[in-house]
Amino acid sequence: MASNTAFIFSSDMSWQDCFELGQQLFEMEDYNNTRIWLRESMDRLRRHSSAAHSHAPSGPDTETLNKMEATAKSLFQLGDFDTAYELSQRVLQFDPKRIRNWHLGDKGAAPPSEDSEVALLPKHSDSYSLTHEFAHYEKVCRGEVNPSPKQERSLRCRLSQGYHPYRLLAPLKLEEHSLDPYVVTFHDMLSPQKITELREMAVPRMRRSTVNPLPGSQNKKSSFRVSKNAWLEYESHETMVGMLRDLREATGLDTTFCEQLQVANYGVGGHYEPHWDFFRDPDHYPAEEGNRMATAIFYLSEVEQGGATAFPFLDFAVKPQLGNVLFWYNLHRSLDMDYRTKHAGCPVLKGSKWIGNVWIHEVTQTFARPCDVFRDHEVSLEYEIIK
Ligand SMILES: O=C(O)CCC(=O)C(=O)O
Ligand SMILES: [Fe+2]
Repeated sequence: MASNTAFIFSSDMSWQDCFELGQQLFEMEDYNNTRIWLRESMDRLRRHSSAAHSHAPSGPDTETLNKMEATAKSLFQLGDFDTAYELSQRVLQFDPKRIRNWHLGDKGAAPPSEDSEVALLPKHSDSYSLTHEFAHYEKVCRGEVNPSPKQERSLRCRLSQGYHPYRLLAPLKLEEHSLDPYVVTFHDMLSPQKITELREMAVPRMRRSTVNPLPGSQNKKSSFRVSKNAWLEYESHETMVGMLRDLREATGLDTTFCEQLQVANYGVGGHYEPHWDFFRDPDHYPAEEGNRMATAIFYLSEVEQGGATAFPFLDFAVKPQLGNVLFWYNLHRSLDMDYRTKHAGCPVLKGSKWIGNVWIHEVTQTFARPCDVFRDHEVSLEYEIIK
C-alpha cells in the first residue's frame, strides 16, 4: 500500500549513506567526525559484502571507488593514517590494481578527479622534503642543532625602553635570538585573560588555512600548511588595538598598514613547512602598502611537545610561551627580501598551538627604519637556493 512506503519511520543507513556523510564532514573540515562516519561506512561495507558473498559478489561501482581512493589519499596527507588505511584496504578488496604506493608519491595511482573537493594540493614539493635543507629543518625542530657559541656570544636578554616614554616606567623584557637578521622575543606582552578573549573571538571564524600558490589563482588548502585560522579586525576589540600599540612601542614601527590579525590553531600533527613571509611577487600585496616588512607572532598558548617556530638557516627554534611575542624583519633595510628569514611552524607532537600573526607592511616605515647608504642584501642571496 502507498501509505506503507510514504512513511518510513525507521530505516538503517547504508554504508553509502555513511560514506556520503563522512565526505560532507570532510568538506566542512570537521575531521574528527569525518573519521567516525568513514570508519562506520567501511564497517558496514565489510558486513554487507561478506553477507552478499554467498550470492553474487557486489561492491562499490568505479565512481565510488574513485571517491574512496581520493578520500583515502587526502586523509593520508592530513595524517589520519588509520582511517586512510581502512579505506584503502576496502578499495583494494574490490580492485586490487588500485593504490599503488600513492603514499610514496606514485604517479601511477589514479589521481583524484578534477572536480573532487577533497583533493588537496600536493605536499609543498615532494622533492623539497628530500633535500638537505628539509632534513636540517627537521633537526632544528627536534632541538638537535644549536647556534654556535660565537653566534650566541653577542646575544643578550635585557630590559628595553623601546620607542615610547611610557616604557621608561614599564620596560620591555627583550630576548635576542639573532642580531642580523634581527629576531627577538618580547616577553609577557599579553595577559592570559586577554588571550582567552582573543581565542574566543577567533573560534567561530576558524577555517582551514590556505596557501596562495600563484598570483590571481584561488587560495588552496595544502598539506604544506596544516592548521586552521581566522582573520580579526584590530579595531573590533580593544585587546587588538592594544596589541598594535604595544608593537609600536616595542619596535618603533608604524602600524598603519597591517593585515588583519590572523589567529591560527594547529592540532596534533599541525605544522607549517619552511617558508618566507614576504611575498616574492608584487602582485600579491597592494603597492600602496608594500611588502611584509616585519612579522610579529603572539603566542596564544604553550605546546606540550613540538610546535616551535624554527629558523633553519639561523639554527634555532623558539618554543611557544604564553603571552610572548616573536618579532623579526623579513626585509633588509634596503627593502630587498632577506632570504635568511625562512622559518616554519614545527609539527605539534602533543597539545595544541595557538598563535596570532601580525604582518607589518613596508610603506610608512621610512623614518622608523631608514635605509643605509648601500644596499645590504647580498648577504642573504645564497639562501634563496634550496640545497
Ligand atoms: O606557527 C609558527 O610558529 C609560524 C607561523 C608562520 O610562520 C606563519 O603563519 O606565517
Ligand atoms: Fe610565516
